[in-house]
Amino acid sequence: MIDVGVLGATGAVGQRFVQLLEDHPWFNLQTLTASERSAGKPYGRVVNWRLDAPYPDNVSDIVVTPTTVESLKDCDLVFSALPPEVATSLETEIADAGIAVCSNARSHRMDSDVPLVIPEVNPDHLGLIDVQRDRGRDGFIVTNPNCSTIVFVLALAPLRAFEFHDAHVATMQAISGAGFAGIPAMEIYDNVVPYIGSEEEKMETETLKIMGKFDGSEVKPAPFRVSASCHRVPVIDGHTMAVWVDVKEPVAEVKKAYATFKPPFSNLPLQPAKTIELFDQPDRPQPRLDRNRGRGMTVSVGRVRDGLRFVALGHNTIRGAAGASVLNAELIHSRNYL
Ligand SMILES: NC(=O)C1=CN([C@@H]2O[C@H](COP(=O)(O)OP(=O)(O)OC[C@H]3O[C@@H](n4cnc5c(N)ncnc54)[C@H](OP(=O)(O)O)[C@@H]3O)[C@@H](O)[C@H]2O)C=CC1
Ligand SMILES: N[C@@H](CC(=O)OP(=O)(O)O)C(=O)O
Repeated sequence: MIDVGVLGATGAVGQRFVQLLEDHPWFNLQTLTASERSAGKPYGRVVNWRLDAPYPDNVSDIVVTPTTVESLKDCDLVFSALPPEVATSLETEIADAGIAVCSNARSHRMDSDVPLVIPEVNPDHLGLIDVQRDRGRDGFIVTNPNCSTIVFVLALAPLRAFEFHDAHVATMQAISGAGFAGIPAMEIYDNVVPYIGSEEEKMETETLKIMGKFDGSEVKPAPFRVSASCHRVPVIDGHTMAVWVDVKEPVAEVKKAYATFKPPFSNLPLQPAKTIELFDQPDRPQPRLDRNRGRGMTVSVGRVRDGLRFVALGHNTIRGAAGASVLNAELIHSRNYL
């Protein structure tokens, strides 16, 4: 078993990590960190559990530690759900101290030697771990993309079989994406907010890094253009998005590409039976009905029409955050990087 910790374990994404790591066959959850506000107290006393999944009792007595390198000395790997302001320096320190970091935070995603990985799309980018090691780092940082970007890129991945130059996306993002304290009820109830700070820029840049080519030393961004418009909607979990891509192939060919899409691995504990669920019904996918498919790890695609136009949906705190990081760690372990 690999000894692991969760950084920022009391937050929206941290709680998802705790949920997904309960009874994990490869990872033994033994350290939980948070801010000084929570440190020194048992997790069961400081966490305000808000997930629609049962609270895992086996973590109640773990005493929350402050987020320092010293408190992680028994961990081989940590999952980071820290706010970006603290993740930037802490994740660097932790990786330099010889610990593997799988991070959700945006801080290091675009660093040239840090892999930004979706296992089904660009597993070869893990080669950047060797680039970090070659420059003398004992541990490493691997990141997963922004929650909307993950859903978008998984929906684009089967289209790599065709030629395209332009992708446009309009998101409808759940409020859990803003964290527990993120958006007041008075702002989002009976409303749509057509702005999520720096989300559009992240979708437009991260997509090209993930779908870019790794040449053994660096990633060359993919050559197509992405244009994003991001909106907050009154949904608890599940980011939905309308997508337009200039693929010219007939819809039947595109649907075949979705229906036959398979990941380049078959043995990771959190991988869903289906990476992509393709719908033919005219009114699917919908967040309430489809976000928990494949334990929250399946991306749903529907309304595939000429143009090419379609709708994609994924669970933002599972496939878009904690689940993405755990799947990355499983890939990393299966490729003997730990
Ligand atoms: N929510 C989502 O869908 C997604 C979030 N992310 C990213 O994941 C990260 C976490 O987001 P989220 O869970 O929503 O945030 P929350 O605000 O819900 O949780 C933040 C966590 O970090 C801890 N923390 C806060 N300040 C410090 C500090 N100075 N030192 C150590 N720990 C600290 C908090 O501990 P305490 O309880 O003690 O304050 C808490 O555990 C962010 O980087 C976010 O951008 C990424 C993708 C999607
Ligand atoms: N901004 C995302 C959540 C998030 O924290 O994204 P990032 O990890 O890229 O900062 C949302 O609002 O739904």
